[in-house]
Amino acid sequence: MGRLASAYGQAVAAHRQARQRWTAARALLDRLAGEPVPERTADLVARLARLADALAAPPPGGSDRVGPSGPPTGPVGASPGGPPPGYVAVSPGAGPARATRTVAPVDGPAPVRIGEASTADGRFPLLLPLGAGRHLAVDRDARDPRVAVLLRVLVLRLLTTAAPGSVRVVGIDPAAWGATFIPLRPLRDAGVLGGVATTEAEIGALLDAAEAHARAAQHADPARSAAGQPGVASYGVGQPGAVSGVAASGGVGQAGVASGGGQVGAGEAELLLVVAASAPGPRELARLAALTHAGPTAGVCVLFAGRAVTTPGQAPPALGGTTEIRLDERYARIGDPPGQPFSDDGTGLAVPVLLDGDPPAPAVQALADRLGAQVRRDTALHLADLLPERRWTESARAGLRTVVGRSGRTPVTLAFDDATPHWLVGGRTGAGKTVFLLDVLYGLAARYSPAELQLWLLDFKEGVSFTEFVPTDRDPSFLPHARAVGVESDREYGLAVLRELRRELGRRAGLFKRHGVTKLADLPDTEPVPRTVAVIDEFHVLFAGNDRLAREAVDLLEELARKGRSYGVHLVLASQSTSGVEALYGRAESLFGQFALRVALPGGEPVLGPRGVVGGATRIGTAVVNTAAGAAGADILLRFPDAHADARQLARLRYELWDARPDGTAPPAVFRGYATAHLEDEPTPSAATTRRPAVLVGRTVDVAGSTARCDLDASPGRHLAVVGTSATGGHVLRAAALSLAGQHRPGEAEFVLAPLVAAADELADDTAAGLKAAGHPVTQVDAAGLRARIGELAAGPGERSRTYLVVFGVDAAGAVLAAADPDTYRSGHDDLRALLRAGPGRGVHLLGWWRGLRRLADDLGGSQNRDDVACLVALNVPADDLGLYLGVTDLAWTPRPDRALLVDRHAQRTALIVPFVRPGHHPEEER
Ligand SMILES: Nc1ncnc2c1ncn2[C@@H]1O[C@H](COP(=O)(O)OP(=O)(O)OP(=O)(O)O)[C@@H](O)[C@H]1O
Repeated sequence: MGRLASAYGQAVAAHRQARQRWTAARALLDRLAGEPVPERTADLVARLARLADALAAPPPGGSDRVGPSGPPTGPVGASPGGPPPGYVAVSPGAGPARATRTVAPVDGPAPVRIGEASTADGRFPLLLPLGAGRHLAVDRDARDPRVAVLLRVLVLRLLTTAAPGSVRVVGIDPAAWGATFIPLRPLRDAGVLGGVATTEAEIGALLDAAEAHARAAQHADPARSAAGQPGVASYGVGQPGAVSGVAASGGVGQAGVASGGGQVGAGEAELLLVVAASAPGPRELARLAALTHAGPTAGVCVLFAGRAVTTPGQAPPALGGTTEIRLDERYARIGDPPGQPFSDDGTGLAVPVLLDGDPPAPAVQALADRLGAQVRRDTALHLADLLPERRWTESARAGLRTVVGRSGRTPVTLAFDDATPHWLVGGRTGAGKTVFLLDVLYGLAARYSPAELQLWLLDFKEGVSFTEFVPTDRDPSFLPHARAVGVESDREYGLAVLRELRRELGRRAGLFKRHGVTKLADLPDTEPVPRTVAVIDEFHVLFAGNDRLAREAVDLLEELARKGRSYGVHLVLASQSTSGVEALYGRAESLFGQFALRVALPGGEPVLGPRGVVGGATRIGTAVVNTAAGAAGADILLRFPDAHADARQLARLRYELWDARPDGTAPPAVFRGYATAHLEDEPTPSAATTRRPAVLVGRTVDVAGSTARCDLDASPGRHLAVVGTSATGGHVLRAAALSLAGQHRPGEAEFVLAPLVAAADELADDTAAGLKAAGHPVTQVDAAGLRARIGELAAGPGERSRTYLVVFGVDAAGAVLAAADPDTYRSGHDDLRALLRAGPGRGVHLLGWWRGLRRLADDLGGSQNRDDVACLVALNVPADDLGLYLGVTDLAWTPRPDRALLVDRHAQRTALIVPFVRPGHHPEEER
């Protein structure tokens, strides 16, 4: 009896409650619709449906609707009391470019449709509040397909409702490796959907970014934070300049906004939609939960699926401002939205809800197209945005600063100063590295005069990175700040640049000592010293080979990085990857530790360090910038303009800077790795200025591009041996002989030419013609003739004060030279060896091309006599053979077309050279 009474009592209470709800629902509908509410439930449901449909109608002009979306109201259901005033709207855009697609005047959560509430008398759409401190949690995770669909629906509807560019989405999905988000791929391509974190490290990085975003948003809007009212916070809209990762004044190191997800925009109040498709680990879960408590001004909205499968044995963390959804076999059971409950007693919506189906792919694509286009329009950047109003007005005393792009709408200024003396830039090929570097270089060059700034530009790859800064036949302009430019550089050239920079450090150290200062900024005005920025693109090439050269390069870079800060020498190292470099003799840390500023272009996340980076910069023209050596939480998402897109303006600027160059500014020293070298282009010494003749054999691969020469003084052994099968050998010999022509007065020197191999006939003729034209007697001999002249010259001086034996293919004379004279028993080799020692003292020098090192050694009587031919130009001779011949271990030499190693044994000098060839000859085409 008692049980019956209790059940009756409960039924009465439930009935009363139902009446109350009914009354409340009618009152709400009364207020919203302004007309009397029907008595019949079916009519009421129909009214609710109409109302919700109207509220969820697409914004004016919106044809890309993906389904009913958020109208300006709170949750629609049987909510007592109705929505409070102001509890309306996705906020309107701030600027004209962000014309709102929504209608309400007051900021607040967006009511977003999730499905249809199902009653015995029909259905009506169910809308729930999201954003402005309102979140949503589902008990199951997205491995349940209904949950995955729900998350996608919510993402799409929020994006559809919000102003373009005002919502960014990042995902967490450790349980399904991001599968939930695959159908949203077009949104990712449009730059709206950021990375999806699946590993613990990635999730940690994403949460770092989200927390930094929340902090920055709160910081940006203290008034609103203080108000702390749901319904008053903006999430949708750009508030230009609200937050800056790096202050426009150049306060590098004050990174305020993170974007580990690479998608957390800074610079404007933007809603970050964190969609957790499955539960992360307990620590990350606690951080996710904390975000739901951050309040409406934090600009974060969490959609959290998998709430019930979180921490076994532990109560899941409490969520703030969250509407909870439970799924049963068929329906979703909706809890009370915080602040606007459906029920009085916390039981939530009284009726079950059928969730909506997946948005169709064309709708996703259409939305992505619209948002992508709008975002691009809104955020278009031009080179002009990076340039100062007036040129060359800034002082480099305390550092260099330039605007490199924007974060959100705020200009981002990066610096070379004490805090960020060196920069590390990473990005896969085609990611925009060159363009970013050009932006930086033009930005700097427009701000600082050549007296304040010097540039050293080094590029190892095939391409055109810095070619626009050097004069050419067609365009004589150059960047007056550029001191040295290397295009398609050799590693040896890179090393030469680093050595030169170290010399510069030494010079500056001396200057500092003289003035008793320790910093560039403390030098007196009378000693102006420009800051030097050395940009090395594809710097990892320096370390390829793991050889002596690589080790020296590491030493030099480390020293430059360590000391450069005080001496005003700044490095920018750019690369497709630093992974090879990381293992660098265990020195990576000490080297890269000095590079406080990191720029990760698409694919360049490794420069941010080992921590996980979610998504990073995904679009060309964007980069994650970190001013704290990659530390988590200090990322800024940067957009930078395509300098090349403004080609005309770029050219104008370059000409403007070139025109303004101070008198006497020399063009930069240029090394073009692809260019052949010609004697005809070099200044050759004249007879008037020559004390002792020297053969010129090529251009040294050094910063100055100096002429490679070998002095032919009177010491025994001052001869030249060109060695290698490469046809370039004949060309080097030709150049060597012709270079002597101008160093002697006409008729003063005799040239004996011995073309002993067919490959050299034409070159020998050409040489003879050139020498004759200079007025010198030339005789051409064959092997027998050569043998005879060697015999004569070994016995006594020639008729002239100088005699040059120029032998094309000495090895072809091997048999003749080996034969002994039947009377004297002397072989040609005996005479040759005597001549090599005594000849120089009598003005006789041999210039010979041997096609093999063994033949040379044989002719000398063994490699122990190698000093008898002191100058060697090694062409395609393997390093091991050459090292053996020279008695040198660890010889840094890689034979390749159009390069040679010049060794002067007397001077103990080894240098990489670009050998001289006759114009029109291309060594790389030799087969
Ligand atoms: N900010 C940008 N906006 C639009 N397009 C860009 C931007 N930056 C670069 N691009 C485009 O991307 C392409 C590649 O750029 P860039 O040459 O700078 O790449 P890279 O990283 O230097 O490539 P690689 O290493 O292969 O030379 C170019 O066509 C360029 O126009």
